[in-house]
Amino acid sequence: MAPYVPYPPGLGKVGYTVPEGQEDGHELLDPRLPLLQRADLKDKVVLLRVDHNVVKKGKIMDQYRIEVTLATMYNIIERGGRPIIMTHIGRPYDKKTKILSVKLEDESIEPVVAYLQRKLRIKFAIPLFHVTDNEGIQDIDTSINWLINDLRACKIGGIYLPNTRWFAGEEDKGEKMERFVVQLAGVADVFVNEAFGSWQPHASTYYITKYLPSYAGLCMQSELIHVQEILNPKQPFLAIVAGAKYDTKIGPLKAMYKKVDKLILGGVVYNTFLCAKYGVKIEGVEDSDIALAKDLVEQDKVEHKIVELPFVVESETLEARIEGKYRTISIKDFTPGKEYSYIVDVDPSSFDEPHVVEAIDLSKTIFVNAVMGLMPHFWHGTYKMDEMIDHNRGAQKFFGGGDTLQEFKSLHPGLYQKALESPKYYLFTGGGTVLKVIEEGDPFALPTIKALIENGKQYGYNPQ
Ligand SMILES: Nc1ncnc2c1ncn2[C@@H]1O[C@H](COP(=O)(O)OP(=O)(O)OP(=O)(O)O)[C@@H](O)[C@H]1O
Ligand SMILES: O=C(O)[C@H](O)COP(=O)(O)O
Repeated sequence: MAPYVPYPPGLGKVGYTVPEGQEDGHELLDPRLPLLQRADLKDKVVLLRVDHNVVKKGKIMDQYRIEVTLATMYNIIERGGRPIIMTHIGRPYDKKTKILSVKLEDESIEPVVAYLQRKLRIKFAIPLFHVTDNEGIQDIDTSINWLINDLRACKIGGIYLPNTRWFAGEEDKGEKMERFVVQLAGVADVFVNEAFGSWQPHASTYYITKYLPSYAGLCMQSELIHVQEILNPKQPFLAIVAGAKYDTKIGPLKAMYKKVDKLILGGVVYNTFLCAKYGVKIEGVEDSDIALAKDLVEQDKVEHKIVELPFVVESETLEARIEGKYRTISIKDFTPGKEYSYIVDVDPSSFDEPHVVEAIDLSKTIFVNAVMGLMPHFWHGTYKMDEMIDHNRGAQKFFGGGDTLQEFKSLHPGLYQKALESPKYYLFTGGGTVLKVIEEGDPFALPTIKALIENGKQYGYNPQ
């Protein structure tokens, strides 16, 4: 049977809940993208990939990325679908050592499930699978069928799979991935991707679309619409990129460089840039990463878009902020070969420098994927940055990224609440994904979105 619901005569095209023409920005969606609203969900088991990557050391840091998926969950259940939900938490697979560490206490989905149960007052079951040391979970075993029977019989409200990155097949490209993805497809009838933040082509975000009729969820649609405001920004356009995920961000950052009028860097990204530009050595920054930043340095010698933050904080330890063991240093003192301990933050005074104030104040669009310092101890640079950005009342401000939103919320709760309501702010669930969209030049060219469009072709999705 066709996996799509025909548009009922007299109702809007995607008229299940909101009449045609009234969906915000709907015309900005690629018409080939299969939408959740068009999926036939009645009595179907729906495999829902979300980005609930909100747990650190066993605790939920910020519920935002859970909250924004509730509409899709409601939509699925209300239309007769039975949900199996899955997300990744953290990065359990170490690409360098090739070890997959299952940290049961730290990176389990249990806190998310507890939150959902409290919030929705429905029961979720978490299946238990065998874990192999250093290699994670090899298989979804058939014991899950008991839970699926309960799910179909409405004895439970949903199933929540363990952290997708605990499965050996999730990030694999070969046989393990094939096995995992076929097992995943075997438990459901339909796949819905709601995980804008998870653009990396893994089994649960990408390869799964080869096997099940697949659709974009409601939050995914909203993010794909709003990210187009960054693709076509009002100028001057300032991007502030910091944080820790250097390996997946350095490529897209180079594309971002071409798009912006000004770029401010912080975190590990800035440390690496400083090593590449000034020839200094900073503890924890690897030579292979510095090599990747060299192009950016060369490009900036010509275009001068990077607004350097002149004062940074050096610390002898990453564990804590210990009096006498950290200090503010000036990049003016950098000379080739000089060695520094960890650089863990930008000093807030950097944001008082006239060239930095000017770059922020004159911008009409500001994109922020930035935690400036190592949390939780070195928050001062991020605190000041958020204040300075808000000071520019006229600019359209886009914050994106799990940690970026979480720190914004915890450092400035009032401002964060204001941002949730203000038309001058938009909060994206993924920061790296926005960078990736800029690199691709098109949100519908993200690997995960291309896969949904391909799937629509395969199953004969017809937007008319
Ligand atoms: N100088 C630094 N050294 C080490 N870690 C840092 C430093 N500055 C920031 N960080 C860490 O970076 C992390 C945030 O980076 P990350 O790249 O994950 O951002 P994000 O906002 O979650 O974006 P995304 O959604 O793309 O993952 C924080 O946990 C913070 O502690
Ligand atoms: O927090 C995020 O940015 C998303 O959950 C994606 O995580 P990843 O960069 O580890 O894929």
